Amino acid sequence: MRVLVVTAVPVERDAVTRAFGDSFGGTEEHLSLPGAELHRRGAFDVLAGGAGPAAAAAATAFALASGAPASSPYGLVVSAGIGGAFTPVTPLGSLVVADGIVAADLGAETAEGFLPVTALGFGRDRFAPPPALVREVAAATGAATGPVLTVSTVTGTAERAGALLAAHPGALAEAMEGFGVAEAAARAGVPVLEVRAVSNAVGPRDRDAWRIGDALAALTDAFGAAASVLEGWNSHENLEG
Ligand SMILES: O=C(O)c1cccc(C(=O)CC[C@H]2O[C@@H](n3cnc4c(=O)[nH]cnc43)[C@H](O)[C@@H]2O)c1
Repeated sequence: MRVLVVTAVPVERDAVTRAFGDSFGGTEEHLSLPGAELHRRGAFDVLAGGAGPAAAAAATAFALASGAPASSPYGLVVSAGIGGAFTPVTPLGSLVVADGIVAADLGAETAEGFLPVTALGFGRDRFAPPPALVREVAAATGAATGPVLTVSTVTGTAERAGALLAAHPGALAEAMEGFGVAEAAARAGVPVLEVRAVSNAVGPRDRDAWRIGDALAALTDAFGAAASVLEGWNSHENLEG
């Protein structure tokens, strides 16, 4: 089954494709799509769609519409990259697999707190990846599972981190693309997953404390460990998922 993996930036894309280097053999094909270059290794198509949910949704939609060969359509979309963690349970360099992909700041601010867009009577504010796939990928990679928030602004204060956790109790991590990727995948009828390698703690901004290299290495290891689960995933055989 063909898998589309969408990252934000090229170094994340390359961290993912590196996982498929030796075991997959052959060469990496590069295909030009509107707005992004798709890197193909075996059953995996990986692209850097840009930072933020809008760029991610646009890039994912173009790839879903025109990236796969007719004989081998996409059966799964994965939003992947580095992310910030809310809890010490997910330390720097560890992994999170989302059991919910949540649009954390899509809605309205009120005197009583945040109202999700669904409370305003339209849209949606979360997607649920197939539970069995979440379990299998977490087991293969040693990842923690929990909600991953999609934000348009990287959290930079303890106050904002607290407000996000109050609005989304149990959130493990935040990043900027998952919900956009999920929205495009849902419209194409393709299941979605989000995998994040922790590069920093969510809270007061301290860019020097980000461990991007460790997180990118963890991302490579994760895709190496999960490749067969992802490629072998069949949503029709996993009706629960
Ligand atoms: O400076 C670099 O070398 C570098 C290498 C890889 C990625 C970056 C980014 O800044 C990517 C931003 C990307 O990362 C996600 N991210 C990571 N931590 C957080 C966070 O605490 N809150 C929100 N997003 C985070 C996010 O998905 C961005 O697209 C730099």
